[in-house]
Formats: sequence, structure tokens, C-alpha cells
Amino acid sequence: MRSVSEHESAISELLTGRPEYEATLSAAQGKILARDVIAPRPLPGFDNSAMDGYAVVASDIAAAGSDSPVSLPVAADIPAGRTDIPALEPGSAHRIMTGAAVPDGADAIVPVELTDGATSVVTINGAVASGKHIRRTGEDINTGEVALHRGQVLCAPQLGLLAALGYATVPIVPPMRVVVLSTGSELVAPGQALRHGEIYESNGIMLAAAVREAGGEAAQLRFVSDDQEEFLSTLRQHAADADLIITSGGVSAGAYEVVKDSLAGRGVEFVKVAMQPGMPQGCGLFEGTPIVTLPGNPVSALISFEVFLRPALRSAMGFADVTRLRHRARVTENIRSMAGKRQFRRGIFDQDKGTVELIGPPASHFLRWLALSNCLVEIPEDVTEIEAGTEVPVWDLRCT
Ligand SMILES: Nc1nc2c(c(=O)[nH]1)N[C@H]1C(S)=C(S)[C@@H](COP(=O)(O)OP(=O)(O)OC[C@H]3O[C@@H](n4cnc5c(N)ncnc54)[C@H](O)[C@@H]3O)O[C@H]1N2
Ligand code: MOO
Repeated sequence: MRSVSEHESAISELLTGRPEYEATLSAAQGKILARDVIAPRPLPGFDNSAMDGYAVVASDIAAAGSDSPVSLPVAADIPAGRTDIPALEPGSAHRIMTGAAVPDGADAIVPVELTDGATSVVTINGAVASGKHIRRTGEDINTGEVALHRGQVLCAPQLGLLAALGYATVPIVPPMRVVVLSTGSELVAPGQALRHGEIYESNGIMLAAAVREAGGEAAQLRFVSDDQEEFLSTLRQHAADADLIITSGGVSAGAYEVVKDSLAGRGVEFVKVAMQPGMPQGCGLFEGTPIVTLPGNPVSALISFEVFLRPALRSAMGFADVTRLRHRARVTENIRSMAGKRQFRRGIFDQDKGTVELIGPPASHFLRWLALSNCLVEIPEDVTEIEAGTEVPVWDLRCT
């Protein structure tokens, strides 16, 4: 029997990321930054006004108050965007708008609310300290500082920062192209009529969704029956354009194990992993393309994805955060677990209380409880009993 960590390594060794390329900012949304981005200029790029008002020499209006207004001639008007900024002479003011460059000679901005708003001679009813309402060059980020680190997912704030720094394009790691193929002669597409003995195919959509939630691109193929020729010809059609193939079903010990029977001894290794759910597993190369063959039981398939594939995929795609958020939480009941296997139970994690409540039985066909859970509870191989109130590791499955 192979350990969970041995199988983790076998799968991560199979996956390699795609070459980075330069994408426009809008095409980069949701993608992963391939390299650190250095600020090529400071932000703000120049000292500028934080308020609509008047640029002044603070000492000129030090005595201003509501009972002792100070009047100054307004020598210039500086809207945001003006590039020919006249210097300020002491004893005068420039009307200035938010975002406009502060003129040489000025050391403070008086907000318009402290004045009468006049355009030729302004009356100022309050003093402001030197430096007040001026946004300084580089106080957000200075030239040469790391603006964003590689592995960062580019969402709205990051794209905004890149644009503010003047970047029109950015190096990104393309998502892995993953093909998902379910197998089983009992499978019927949802929406079609079922006969006794048949079931709706549910692993395909579930695994494709999990790939997308992990940041990859997924193509969900039409499932195939337990016919080896059909299975192999479907793989051959799609392998060349995929960075990874994920199959489900047909890997255990029965007579019609289409995946195992077709691929064993041909570059794919089938093993039992010391884990529950998710014991029968396979991985290797199909005509040069990495392939991971998950067990068919729906809970086993998704938990195997969580344990082996999600971290490996995210690592190959360059994500900085590869694993699920992990917490420690107190279990609300006594728990038993089988010796020698790492068990993953479904649970409801309550962050405020710091507790986790197990839901549903351990077996791998209880899909409903997986759908109702928000976390996995990880029970190590050597633990067989856990008392209520003991802290356990919890994997946060909530979509982020
Ligand atoms: N004699 C043994 N039997 C089994 C063993 C074993 O060691 N010895 N292992 C069990 C374990 S553990 C698991 S997990 C399953 C894995 O079996 P397979 O990967 O071969 O999967 P199938 O037999 O094809 O299917 C298992 C189960 O899941 C349903 N299924 C399959 N694909 C889908 C799908 N796409 N959508 C929805 N449901 C699916 C299928 O109908 C079966 O009920 O083997 C145990 N048996
Ligand atoms: O190990 Mo199987 O994956 O429990 O059901």
C-alpha cells in the first residue's frame, strides 16, 4: 500500500506548468502572475493635492481663523492634468483641484470649505499645517519596490495597481488544460430517462468544476462505457491538446475495470493508497500526457482531487497559495477512524466557535453530505479514536 505523501509526490512530479506569456491586463484577469512586478515609477508620481482648495504657504495663513480671516490673491488655477504649473509666490494662493500637481513654493492645501471659494482674492477662515492635504511622491510605492509577487492571482485590485504603474501587459502563467473523462456502462447523462441499474453521470461536471475552481481550464468529455476501445480512442483524440487527463471509475478490483485494464503496464501505475475515501488510484503518462485515474465513487473522486490534484495543479500553475486554507478546530463528538489509513471526513466548520461537526458517514457514496459540508476533517493514519473537544486539522473547502 502506498502512503498518501508518496502518491502526492508521484502526481506532482507528473505535472509541469505551461510557458508564461505576456497578456493584456484585461486578458490577465483571474490569471496567475508569472514573475515579480517591480514598480517602474513611484506612486503617486508627483506631489499632488488631496483636496479641492488652494495651494498656499502654510505660514502665510498661520493666523487665519473664523474671527480672523486672511485674504490672498489667487495667482493661478490648477485643474488636475495641468502640466505647466507656475510656482507659487509667497503671499499668494493657487486654486487647485484634487489630483493636480502641487506648485513649487506651496507647502499646504487649504480645502475649499475653509474659504469663500473666490477666484481672484480668496478669503481663508482657518489655518492648515505645513504638508497638510499633500499626497507625497512615492508614499504608496517607490520606484524599484516589488509591487506584486509572482503567484498572485490577478483580480480587480491587482489589475488596478498594474495599470496605475503604467503596465499595459503583464507576464502570466496560462492555466493547465485539463480533460475530464468519466467511465462506466451504468452512466446516463442527467436529463435522460434512467432504467433500473443505471445512474446519472455526476463525476464529470463535479471534477470539471473542481478543476476550474482550482484555476485550471477544464474540458468535460462525454463519458464512455466500459469498452476499452471506446475509452482508448477517446483518450487518443484529446491527449495531445491536454496538459492533464483526469478519468474516474474503472480502477478497482472488478471484472470490467476499463481504465485499469486499458492502461496498466502501459505507462500508468495502479496502486492502493492508505487513505479513505480514495484507496484505488492510478497515475502516469498516456502517449506523453500526464493522466490521473481517480476512483469512481463520487466522494472518493472529489476527495482524491482535493488531496492529490488540486495542490499539484496549483503548484504547476505557479499559484502562491497551493493548499486549501487549513484550520484547527475542536470536534463536537467522539470519532473513530481505521488504523493505517488517513481518513477524510466531511464536516461543518464553525469559525466563530472554533469547532467542527462531522456530517454523514465515512463511506464514499454519500454525495449529499459532501455537498452540505464546508470542510474536510483530516484524521492521521495512526489515530483510531478522537475524543470530543480534541483539536483536529480541518481543510476549508469554502470557495474563495
Ligand atoms: N473487491 C473490491 N471491490 C472494491 C474495492 C476493492 O478494493 N476490492 N475498492 C472499492 C473502493 S474503495 C472504491 S473507491 C471503488 C472504486 O471503484 P472504481 O474506480 O473501479 O469505480 P467504479 O467501480 O467504476 O465505480 C464505483 C462507484 O461509483 C459510481 N460511479 C462511477 N463513475 C461515476 C460517475 N461518473 N458518476 C457517478 N457515479 C459514478 C459507480 O456507479 C459505482 O457505484 O471500488 C470499490 N470496490
Ligand atoms: O476508498 Mo473508496 O475510495 O472508499 O470508496
